[in-house]
Amino acid sequence: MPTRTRARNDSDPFEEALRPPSDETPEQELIRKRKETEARRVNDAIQEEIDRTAASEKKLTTIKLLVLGQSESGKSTLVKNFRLKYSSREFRQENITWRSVIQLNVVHSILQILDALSTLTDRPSTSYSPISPPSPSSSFSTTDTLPHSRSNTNVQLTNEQRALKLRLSPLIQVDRLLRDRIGTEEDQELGGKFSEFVVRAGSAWKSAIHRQPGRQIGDENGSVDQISHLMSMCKNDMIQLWNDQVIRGLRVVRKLRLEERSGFFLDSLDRVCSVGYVPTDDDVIKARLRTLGVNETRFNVVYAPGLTTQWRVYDVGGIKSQRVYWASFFDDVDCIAFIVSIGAFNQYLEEDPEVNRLADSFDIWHKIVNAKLLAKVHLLVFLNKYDLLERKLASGIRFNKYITSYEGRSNDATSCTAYIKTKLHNQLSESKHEVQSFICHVTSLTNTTSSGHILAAVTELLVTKALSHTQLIN
Ligand SMILES: Nc1nc2c(ncn2[C@@H]2O[C@H](COP(=O)(O)OP(=O)(O)OP(=O)(O)O)[C@@H](O)[C@H]2O)c(=O)[nH]1
Ligand SMILES: [Mg+2]
Repeated sequence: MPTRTRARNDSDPFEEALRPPSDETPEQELIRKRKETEARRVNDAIQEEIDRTAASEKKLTTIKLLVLGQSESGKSTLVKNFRLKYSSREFRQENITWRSVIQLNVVHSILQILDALSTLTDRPSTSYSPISPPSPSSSFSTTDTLPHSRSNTNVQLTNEQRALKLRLSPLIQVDRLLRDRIGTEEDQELGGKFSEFVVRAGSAWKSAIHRQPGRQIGDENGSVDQISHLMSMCKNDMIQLWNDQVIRGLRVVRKLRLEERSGFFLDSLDRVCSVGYVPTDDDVIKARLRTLGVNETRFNVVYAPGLTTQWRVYDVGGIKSQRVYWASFFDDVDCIAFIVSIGAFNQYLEEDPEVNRLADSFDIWHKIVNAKLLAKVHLLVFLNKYDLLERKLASGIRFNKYITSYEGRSNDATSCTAYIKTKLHNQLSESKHEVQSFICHVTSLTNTTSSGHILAAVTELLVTKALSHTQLIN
């Protein structure tokens, strides 16, 4: 019949499929309606999430931060602190890959001490020769020149020290294995037997470590990584070497500065050289790996629900020859973080031993504030390594011996820091360019707790400025 035919043709197949069966009971109808309500609720929630994401993506502002400063000032340490705070899951996933770097930091320090031992008169003796150990309050040298009483000719190795040296010789092999595993390069510029190892930016050393887990040594209790095995075998001897008072005296004389960089781990040898060692967050923050090239790190900072900023942080190499690459970033960044190692006031550049490190920082700062391209950036200064400044001044090192313009002012960390800050501020005021803003913080970036608070304040401020600029907030 025509009517029935039309009805069948006009009907929507979807509607037909969804139409309740004609013999539906009241209970089935109730269940069906409940399911429909639940499906609608889920659907609405999904739609809401899609709308929220779309809205937040619209509000995703990118903040580009360039980190500058001389080598060893703490640039990479700042970036690691950022990652720990804002990208902690990814940061922690990588902790295990830093183990090889930390092991290399340890081995590098120990080999430096052994090398210093080799310079001693190599005559057998059963007792320690007179060499004064460092003052118990400090491991820093307060002298610039070698005092005669500490010269090498006055020192003899004991038989025990000789045996120690021999027992630690497998570390030479460990050093080679670790360098292969990480893929380090020789430092072309600094050269030298114990120059720091470097890894070029973009070399993907972390994934390379995952790809080649290293040789495993097996026994009935399972297998262990060969490097960890060798390090744990040498552990007690390394501890003995590090705690030897005579050798400590020698370290001071040779100004190995171990406590200030790769030597961080020498007070934790028992833990760090154990077979199952997994680096903690603090260990990763302290691990030293010189930067060569430019590393880009990205993370998001959620400012408020639906208001996210994407950060792109550029970490550059700070050694003099690397500084030529800095300028290419200048016109494209919103903010520059300049790191000054105030704890290095009594040190000289490794690549230019005539140049005092703090004077070098003032020089870099002068160039930054006078660069025309920087007129529109926010300037952020971190007066870093405050912990070292405090320790050095407390040990009797005089600030005005290195920074003569400081004259007769008080030799305490607060006054010295205030002086440095004023100097930087004056340099900025003398510049003919105006910057967007200038913020200065005193930091000890190896202390993750205090750094975390500072970074929170800094990001909040910069995000507010960036977003008010884009008119997303007032
Ligand atoms: N004691 C102390 N050590 C610090 C501090 N900040 C960084 N360091 C250590 O100083 C060393 C150098 O830090 P890096 O962050 O690698 O220095 P960098 O500026 O990136 O150096 P380059 O890559 O050579 O340009 C590392 O061993 C850090 O752990 C600090 O506030 N106090
Ligand atoms: Mg670096």
